Amino acid sequence: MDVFPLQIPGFMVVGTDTDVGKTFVSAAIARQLTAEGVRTGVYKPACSGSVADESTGQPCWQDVELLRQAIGATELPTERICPQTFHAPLAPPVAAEKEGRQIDETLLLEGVRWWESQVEFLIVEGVGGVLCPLSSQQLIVDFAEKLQYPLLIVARAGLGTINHSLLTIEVLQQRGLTIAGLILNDVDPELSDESRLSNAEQIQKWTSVPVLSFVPFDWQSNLLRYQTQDRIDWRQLSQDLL
Ligand SMILES: Nc1ncnc2c1ncn2[C@@H]1O[C@H](COP(=O)(O)OP(=O)(O)OP(=O)(O)O)[C@@H](O)[C@H]1O
Ligand SMILES: C[C@H](N)[C@H](N)CCCCCC(=O)O
Ligand SMILES: [Mg+2]
Repeated sequence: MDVFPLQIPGFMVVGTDTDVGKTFVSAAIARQLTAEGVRTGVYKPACSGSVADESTGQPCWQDVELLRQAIGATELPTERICPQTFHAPLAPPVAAEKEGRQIDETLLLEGVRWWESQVEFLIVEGVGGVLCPLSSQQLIVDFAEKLQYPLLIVARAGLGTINHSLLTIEVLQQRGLTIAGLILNDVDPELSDESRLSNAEQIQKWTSVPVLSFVPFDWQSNLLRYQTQDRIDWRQLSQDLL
């Protein structure tokens, strides 16, 4: 596998599934770094599933809009954040095919390299879970392997997450990738789902990958470190993993 290391530090935010909160978490981290004065970039190699813009009615991609807002780059063209966008809410190569297109493999990497000369720190969001196809040639985990960024895994808090989290960790470890930690996100709080109270402890029993944070439902602030509730120093964390 060819690697494609960048000259700037960053994280790749991957998920145990689609809709687990990768964008929510990526945006929170990018917002915090930007507020701390760190010139921060955001990138998503491909994005599928457009929605109509509320004011113009034109198609737009919510992930791109939220990532753009997080770094306050209102004028930045969509292509800089995500060079390949597709309308259907399907895995990117499937969505591309519906439009008679194909994922451009070169652009996936060229798009991320552009940020190198622009910012000090980069947050890259994955697509779906780690074994989601990114193109007809590669899965998200293959792209992660090329990028060589430490990984933040976002997992949905709730029943089933122990299995999804451990499966994801196992796949990433088999590839020899560096995992910075797991973030449990209370994306859809079912008050009756008492498993959320023990998810972190259980995951911690079976893996040495740290649960970095538990993000409460509708949390609008910086992510806090699990248990201590301390501020997370994202730059320091990425340095510690070098
Ligand atoms: N902690 C949270 N509290 C409330 N809502 C949340 C939280 N995290 C995520 N959400 C909401 O859940 C939905 C899915 O989150 P998000 O879009 O971040 O998932 P994703 O993993 O990025 O999905 P995709 O695979 O499409 O990129 C969104 O509507 C988002 O606003
Ligand atoms: C449309 C959706 N929100 C994502 N952008 C794409 C998720 C693809 C998941 C494919 C799969 O693993 O089955
Ligand atoms: Mg997303």
